[in-house]
Amino acid sequence: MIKVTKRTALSPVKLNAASKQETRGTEAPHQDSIKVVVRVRPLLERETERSPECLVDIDNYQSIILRPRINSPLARKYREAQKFMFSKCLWSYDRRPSVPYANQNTVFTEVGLEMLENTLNGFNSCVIAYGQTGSGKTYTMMGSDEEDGLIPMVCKQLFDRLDQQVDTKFQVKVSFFEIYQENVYDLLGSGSKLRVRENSKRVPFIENLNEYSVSDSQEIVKLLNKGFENRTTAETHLNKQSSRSHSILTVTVVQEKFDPATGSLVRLESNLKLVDLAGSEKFVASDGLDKTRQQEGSRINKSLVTLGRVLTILSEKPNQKTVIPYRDSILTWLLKENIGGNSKTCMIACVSPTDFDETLSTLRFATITSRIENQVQVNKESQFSIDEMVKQFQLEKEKLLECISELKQSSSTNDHLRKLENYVQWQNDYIDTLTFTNSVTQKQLSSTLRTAQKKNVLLMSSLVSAFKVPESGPNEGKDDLNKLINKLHSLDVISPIRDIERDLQSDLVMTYSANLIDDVM
Ligand SMILES: Nc1ncnc2c1ncn2[C@@H]1O[C@H](COP(=O)(O)OP(=O)(O)OP(=O)(O)O)[C@@H](O)[C@H]1O
Repeated sequence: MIKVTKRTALSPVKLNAASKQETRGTEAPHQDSIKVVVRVRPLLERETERSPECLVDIDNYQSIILRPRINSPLARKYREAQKFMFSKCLWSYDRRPSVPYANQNTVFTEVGLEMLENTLNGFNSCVIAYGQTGSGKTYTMMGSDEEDGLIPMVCKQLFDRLDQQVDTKFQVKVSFFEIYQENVYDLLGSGSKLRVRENSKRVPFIENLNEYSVSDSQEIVKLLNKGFENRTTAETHLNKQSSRSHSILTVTVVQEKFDPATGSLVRLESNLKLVDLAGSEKFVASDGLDKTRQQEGSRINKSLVTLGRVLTILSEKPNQKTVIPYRDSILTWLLKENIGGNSKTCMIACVSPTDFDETLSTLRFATITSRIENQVQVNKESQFSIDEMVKQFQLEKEKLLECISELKQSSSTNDHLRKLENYVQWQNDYIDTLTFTNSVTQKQLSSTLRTAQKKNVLLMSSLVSAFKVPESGPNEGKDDLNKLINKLHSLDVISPIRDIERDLQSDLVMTYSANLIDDVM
């Protein structure tokens, strides 16, 4: 179900599906490792009272060192400190002079900006916050009353970036759901249970999930806050407000722009998933948890264990025949594409500075994840070139003319007929304008390129003769001169001129196309 809260800026030209020149993912897929960033949280108020020992340290922002508590039984098992390497280690434990403190802005700069860029370039992208309960996942993703987290920052920046792209039409859609005890609930809907299904290409989707079109950052933040309020949380022994569910916010971005290089309208569609997982946790009967908390805990653990199993298989470079148990949990099923498919994915592994067991387990989990390579490609469709559009309109016009003549013969001179005739008239004008636009741009491009080429040849020959090396005479300096001539030959004088031409052509066609598209709609 799609709910449109506001008419959006995007109004694509309607073409027959059959005539669409679809070239989805025209660029070949490439391998892209899942990026892993670790964040160490500060001590919490109740922890400071006990002044526990800090067990972690970071070294050159890429490695994190974990050592067991002095004199603990584990100190015998793990005699030496454990060292792990990741894309980035962010230190939010304390403000010490030797290590820069990572605040919410740092997380945005290190993770958010890149994911935003990927999304705008047409790649599916995903950020997953993983870690034990109370390690700072929700703080990192959503933020606090005082400071925005990654999700609101990304959502706000997204519209700033889209607004800057003056030659692009865009549409942004948002959905937000949680997985609680292996069931899916719409955080922006009535709260009823939803079913997960698979389409014909075996891509899972959630039936009847609300998807909202949003046209500015305030709308998206409003939805985000509404969904966040609906999320299932409870107090646990480790966190006053613990998320008892996995939440997934999906932002889908559709962009349409004219590509002067191919003379076609290009459509990019990508989605950005922002995932805040429920915390992994150990619990024992003596924790005194009630039945609901225990059941929640075991379901959370079950889905995280499945996630771990899937990630382990994927990290071992499976072949086509390997069965990957995505469907063993709703979480892995719905994240299938992001952990083993077409998605640029980043995991933020959140760790507590004082818990050896859980931090070790998170860092091992993160290490496995960092070995996974996804196959990513731009989700791009070259929709229609001007030539294609002209051809299509001509075909349609012929059919309509036939229709009109039949209607005339049947003497039904009604409104319908008049509308058809008006439409054919409009088509004639449209075809003329498209043909004109195409010929002007083609002509302009080729004539300027020809001039540029001529200039290039002249330039080359005058440079070569200026540096001409005498056939006879001393050899001194001959090699240097020859090198210089070769260098001049390899100089690309055409490219910068081509760039200027491309801009010129783009401006011209965009103006025409924009006006025409508005007229048609
Ligand atoms: N980098 C940080 N700076 C300041 N406070 C933090 C930071 N990270 C976490 N906290 C605080 O630690 C507490 C626990 O964090 P949070 O609720 O984000 O943990 P969580 O991993 O989402 O836990 P759960 O899995 O139980 O939901 C919160 O009070 C939060 O404000």
